[in-house]
Amino acid sequence: MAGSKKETPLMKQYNAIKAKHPEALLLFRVGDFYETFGEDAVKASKILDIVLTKRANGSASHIELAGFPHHSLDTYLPKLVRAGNRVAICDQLENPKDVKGIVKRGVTELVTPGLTLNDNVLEQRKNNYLASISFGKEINGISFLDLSTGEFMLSHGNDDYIDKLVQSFNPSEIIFCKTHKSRCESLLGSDHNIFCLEEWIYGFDFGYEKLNTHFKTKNLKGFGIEESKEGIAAAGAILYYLEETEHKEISHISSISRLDTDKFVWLDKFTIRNLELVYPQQNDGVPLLQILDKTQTPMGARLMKKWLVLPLKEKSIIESRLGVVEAMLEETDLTEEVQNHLSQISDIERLVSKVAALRINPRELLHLKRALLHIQPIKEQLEGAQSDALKKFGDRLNPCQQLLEKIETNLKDEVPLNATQGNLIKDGIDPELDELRKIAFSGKDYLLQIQEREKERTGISSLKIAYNKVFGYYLEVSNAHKDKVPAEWIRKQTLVNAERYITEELKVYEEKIITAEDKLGSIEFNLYNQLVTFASDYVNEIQVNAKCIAEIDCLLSFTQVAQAQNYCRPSIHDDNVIDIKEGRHPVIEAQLPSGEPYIPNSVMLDDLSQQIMVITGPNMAGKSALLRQTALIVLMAQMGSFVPAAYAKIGIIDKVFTRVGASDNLSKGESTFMVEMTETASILNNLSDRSLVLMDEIGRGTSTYDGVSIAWSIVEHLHNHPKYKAKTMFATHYHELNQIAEDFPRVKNFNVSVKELDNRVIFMRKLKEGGSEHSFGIHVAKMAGMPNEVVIRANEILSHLEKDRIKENQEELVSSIPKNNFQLSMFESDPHFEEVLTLLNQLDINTISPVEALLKLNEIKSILKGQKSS
Ligand SMILES: Nc1ncnc2c1ncn2[C@@H]1O[C@H](COP(=O)(O)OP(=O)(O)OP(=O)(O)O)[C@@H](O)[C@H]1O
Repeated sequence: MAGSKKETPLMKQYNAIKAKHPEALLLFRVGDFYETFGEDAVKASKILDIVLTKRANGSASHIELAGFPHHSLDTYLPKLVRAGNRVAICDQLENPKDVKGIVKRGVTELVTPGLTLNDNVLEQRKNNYLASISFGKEINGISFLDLSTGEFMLSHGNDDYIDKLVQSFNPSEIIFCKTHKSRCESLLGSDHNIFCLEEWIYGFDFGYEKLNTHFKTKNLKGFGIEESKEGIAAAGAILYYLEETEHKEISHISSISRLDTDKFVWLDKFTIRNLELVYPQQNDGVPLLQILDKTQTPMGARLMKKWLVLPLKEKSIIESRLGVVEAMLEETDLTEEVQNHLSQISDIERLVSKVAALRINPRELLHLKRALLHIQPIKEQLEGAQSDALKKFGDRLNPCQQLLEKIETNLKDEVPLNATQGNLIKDGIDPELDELRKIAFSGKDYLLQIQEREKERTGISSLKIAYNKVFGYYLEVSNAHKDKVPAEWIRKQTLVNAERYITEELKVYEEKIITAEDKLGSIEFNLYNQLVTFASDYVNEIQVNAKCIAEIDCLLSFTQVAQAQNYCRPSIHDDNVIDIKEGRHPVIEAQLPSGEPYIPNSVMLDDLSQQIMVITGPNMAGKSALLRQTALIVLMAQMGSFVPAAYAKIGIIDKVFTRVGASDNLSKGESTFMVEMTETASILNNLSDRSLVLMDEIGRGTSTYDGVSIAWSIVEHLHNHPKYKAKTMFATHYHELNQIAEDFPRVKNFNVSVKELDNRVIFMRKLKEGGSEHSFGIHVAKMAGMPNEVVIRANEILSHLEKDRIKENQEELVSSIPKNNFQLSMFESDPHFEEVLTLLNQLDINTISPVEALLKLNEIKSILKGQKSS
């Protein structure tokens, strides 16, 4: 863009404003249009598919231009923001009628992907979070804000933790200090909308003061966040960012809470993805959310997503959710009534944020009223319930009676979208308004009377009174009647066929009407704003209602699913046991063609006799489904939902880890063997006593011997861990692993049974005790439609190999697997014992890489082989 030569005054003003927001796409209001210039215009024309033209810019050559009518802002703005742009909306700050020369303009809002109140940018059933990260040496701070609901949280933790939270909350935008750009990208990838701020904005003192100023507090103890120094720095930066983006009316952000990880089950990002809690892994997949989410309100839908990624660890809260579901299942009439009302409650959480921001339009205020009307009947229903748990919800609801009455008495039942359009406030509220309405209305009526009177007086039958902007009301006389015009009429305009006149009387009335209409508009606007200010006193009450309605909605959703799918109430325990009888997979079950049953299976895990289940079985047998259903049942129970089982005793779990062997998600192109091993290492380094570990085909990304060795040593490690007895399900088709159970008391073998019939495999899907003998891989190949000669040849080769193995190798193969220290006594007498021991002692388990470990394993193997030959 040329800027140095002489520019037009308008472009000069544009350039000055653009210079203040160089990162944003500037929508510059000119008359009835929003215009974009220069590079912004090129970008906007592409995204919005609007015409790109050129505009003369004084002597400073030409500049690209693309614009759209101002009333289409709601259509175009979301497209720009969704394309990842920050959009600065620059409005005219004065009425052009009142100014000579250039109108004052300024940016009234900077919309960014993470900061918007615009319904077209927001997704109703999803939160729209802005995340702020304050990177530290080891501990980082993180804060999330949903401006559209006022939800504000902070926390702190290491890189893994930040990564996991970002995955769980899926923010639309992430801000952080500019010095950490590469660190942020290497931790979180480059798919996010990011924005960098100056370093000083991430200072703790700055953040602490910002938060105290905003909440009008002296310290932050009341919020329970005082200890989270890094979190405070991150949250403070959010408040700064709000100011910078012209979001100044933010009283709905009335509190900040600590996202307390101790309260929730730890799910690493791989687990959230692999268990398909919220999003499916494949486009046509179905996540658990889709099964459990029958919520009616946007607040409920948003809360449901949070409940899914943040299952609880606190028994009392889980029990209270389960108690409500049980009560709802019993009091069916009541829940049906409540459900009917819920379906008519719109997004009061977001509407009330707009009240606080003083940006609610008349139609939205009506929606808020209509939604609030349903609070009272829900409250009455719940207060009349048998169950105390339901009664408590009733107590929490506040029907906001006074606010309802105020809106009801003031606001008309049909209102325009915009408060400046008038016709909003009912008659009888303001005497001046009533008086002016009479004048405006009867004034127009009077003009008609003048028209009729003058027609009669002058005999001009075609006489009519009309209005134009240039000279207001006038009398129009066609040329045929020109000679009948009275002398006192003043001629204003001559047309081809007619002449236009004004009179003294007309001017007096015109003045009266115009002043009345102008005044009317401003009185109505003021009265409307007073109404919004009145409503803003109810922000907290409505926020509490919104939270309560969201919870009721989620619990009702659980109730509906429990009833429809025949789920049972899990019994939650402090014992370290998971005992599921006849468990089912909630998602697969719901998708089976009707009439096809899901075969239920029982699973028991504890820390005394059955800590590790090694589950063998052929491909397609149902091993993965069993592993996943166990985790889903545990997590659903800890969300407070009933579960797909005949009985479930759930000893509270604090961490769930899942790893899927490399080839299971090769399609994603990310599962090299190395990744699989790194991820497995991270499980082994983060275990706890109440962890649930699911390993599916770990080790299959390498050669069979390597695979078996790794799988074997992982199972041993989990069994012999000095501190934790993590409950583990280990699915594999290396049936060689069944041998482990003989040496380790808490390892038990199971297999998902299949039947061989006429050289075919029939999947029974039933979990049985004991190992399995072979893999049935060739049968599956046959089922997959492999050419017959390939299947026959594969069978030939297999029987040849199996014969050989049985003859010489198999015994040796299994027995040659090195035993670990759990069995040291067995070979303490061995001449190679000292050598192996020294080698093991030199190893630093915490720093060794998987590949080095494999090499060492190989070395140990060779030493032991030497022992055999000696
Ligand atoms: N208990 C069950 N009842 C009915 N259908 C089932 C059951 N378990 C699994 N299935 C069906 O069988 C299919 C294969 O199951 P799954 O993926 O768990 O097998 P797998 O043993 O893990 O196989 P692979 O080793 O090839 O991954 C599932 O997609 C599901 O549709």
